[in-house]
Amino acid sequence: MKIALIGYGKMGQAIDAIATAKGHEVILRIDLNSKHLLEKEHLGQADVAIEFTTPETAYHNVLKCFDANVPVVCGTTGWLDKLPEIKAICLEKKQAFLHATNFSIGVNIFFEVNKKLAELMAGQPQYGVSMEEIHHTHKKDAPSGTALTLAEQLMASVTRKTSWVNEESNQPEILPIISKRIDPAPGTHTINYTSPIDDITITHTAHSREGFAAGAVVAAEWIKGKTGVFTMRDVLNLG
Ligand SMILES: NC(=O)C1=CN([C@@H]2O[C@H](COP(=O)(O)OP(=O)(O)OC[C@H]3O[C@@H](n4cnc5c(N)ncnc54)[C@H](OP(=O)(O)O)[C@@H]3O)[C@@H](O)[C@H]2O)C=CC1
Ligand SMILES: O=C(O)C1=N[C@H](C(=O)O)C[C@H](O)C1
Repeated sequence: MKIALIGYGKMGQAIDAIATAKGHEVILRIDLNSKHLLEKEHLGQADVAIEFTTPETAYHNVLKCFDANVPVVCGTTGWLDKLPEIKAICLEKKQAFLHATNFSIGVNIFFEVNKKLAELMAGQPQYGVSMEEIHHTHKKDAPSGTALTLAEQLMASVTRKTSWVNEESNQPEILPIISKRIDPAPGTHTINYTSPIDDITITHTAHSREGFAAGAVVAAEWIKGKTGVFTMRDVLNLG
């Protein structure tokens, strides 16, 4: 499979290593200095594009992929507000788009555990809830995209929490999400339920970027030749 890597930072390079080892051909490696290569003439030669850049640039990069008729797997976080619009454009233009706040298989299983635990906690108001995410100091967005997915899932069931804040809070209707930036943490997410009697804590800890990169390559293999808007639940057949 011919892959265009849009964004050649920490994730782009980790994906390159895994894709190449699996026998794929990386035909484009695009960073800020080479963004002219996003033109149809170059991009159009790829079977799939994998986009990991910045919250400010992801939207336009994905549009460039649509213009070049190239399916795009996107992991960039911090631009959630524009996702509904890009999904609508994808469907209208009959293109293919898969966004995930986290591509690791472990986190996608953790998402399912989070949903189940939240369902069980829905009728247990004695438990307070909070979340913590820890990442390296180069991370641009806070809370992390993964933390926001976890918060959305949690609040869908634990309806006593109606919104989140990115700081400590004791207000009963608020879900506090604490963001810590400590090198070299690749990504740790914890959800705490605490009551006067006991605590339940679930944590996912990434030991490296390998899981994110491997999941993105699996998603790229899966989306090749398809049209539509997809998630990692489709790729992993989680129902
Ligand atoms: N969904 C997931 O599983 C994961 C998501 N992420 C997310 O992925 C994104 C990237 O993370 P990471 O690789 O660590 O970040 P880096 O800062 O290491 O890399 C970002 C890359 O994007 C390039 N870039 C910036 N602007 C453009 C542009 N206009 N066109 C093309 N390339 C551009 C940068 O180029 P230059 O070097 O020239 O500045 C750099 O190569 C973040 O949003 C992060 O949160 C990260 C890990 C996992
Ligand atoms: O920027 C990162 O590094 C990561 N970003 C993603 C996020 O915002 O959740 C996924 C992972 O946690 C690493």
